[in-house]
Amino acid sequence: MTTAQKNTHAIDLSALKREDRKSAEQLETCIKVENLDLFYGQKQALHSVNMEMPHKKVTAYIGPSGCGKSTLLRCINRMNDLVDGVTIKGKILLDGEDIYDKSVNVAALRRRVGMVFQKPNPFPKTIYENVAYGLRIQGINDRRILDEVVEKSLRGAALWDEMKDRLNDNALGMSGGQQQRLVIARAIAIEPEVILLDEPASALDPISTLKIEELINELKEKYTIVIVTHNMQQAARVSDFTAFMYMGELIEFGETSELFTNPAKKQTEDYITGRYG
Ligand SMILES: Nc1ncnc2c1ncn2[C@@H]1O[C@H](COP(=O)(O)OP(=O)(O)OP(=O)(O)O)[C@@H](O)[C@H]1O
Repeated sequence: MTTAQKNTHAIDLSALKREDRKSAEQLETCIKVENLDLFYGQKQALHSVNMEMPHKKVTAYIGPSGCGKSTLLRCINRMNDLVDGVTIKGKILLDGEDIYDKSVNVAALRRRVGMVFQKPNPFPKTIYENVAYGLRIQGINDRRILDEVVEKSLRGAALWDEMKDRLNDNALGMSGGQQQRLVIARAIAIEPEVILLDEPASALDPISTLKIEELINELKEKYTIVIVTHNMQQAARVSDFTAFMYMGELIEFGETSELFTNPAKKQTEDYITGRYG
């Protein structure tokens, strides 16, 4: 029996997926983080992070509050550029291309790398217009195209059957769980390559959380997914790879089943067995 199994805080090991046992090195890399440092003013929040996240897999970031999970996630679509006083050193390669290169068009990057936040943030518009939004701002107004994309995206976000007769209702009238799936539909409508999820289920009830987790499992057929979660059970259930971070450093990265059952580092073991965090 491993230490993780002995401890009462241990995660449910039966939730770990074992069907796909390729290591990250054996898979094609989608996002490569190289020697990434990030400073908020004088304060260093990320310390020389190196990580390779494979294509069409789910990578989870876990670690105690303030360890830099969201900061690292936000680097992948350059959301931190919007924060005053941020300095970033190092590289993030998306399909081999440095997203911090001067030539990169940040709006185009954010079309390739969509993001969903902790609190669902639909626009105060109809359900239809929320999903169509990304196309409209690209100047696509052909009703036939929009209808097609709205249906496909709502289906992709497991929301079509529930919402097909309510497309003209205001999105703010949906439940929190439905709103979060709507925001995911809005993200996939513009066909990104990567979807970043920052604690997407932490504001939701258990049933809505389960739906989001099932959805993540379906979405990885098409997209590379990176998820920040406080919930280790959730990381174990939804992710293929897990990164454990502590105080701005990447302590350990590996297959989720391996990291949770046989962590290489003492700090990882202490965290997953509930000794701190
Ligand atoms: N906009 C900001 N300005 C200054 N410092 C920040 C900013 N955002 C985050 N930080 C600091 O950077 C560190 C990492 O924060 P971050 O939010 O990335 O951690 P986290 O692991 O996602 O935490 P949590 O799990 O609580 O969301 C923390 O010390 C935090 O206070």
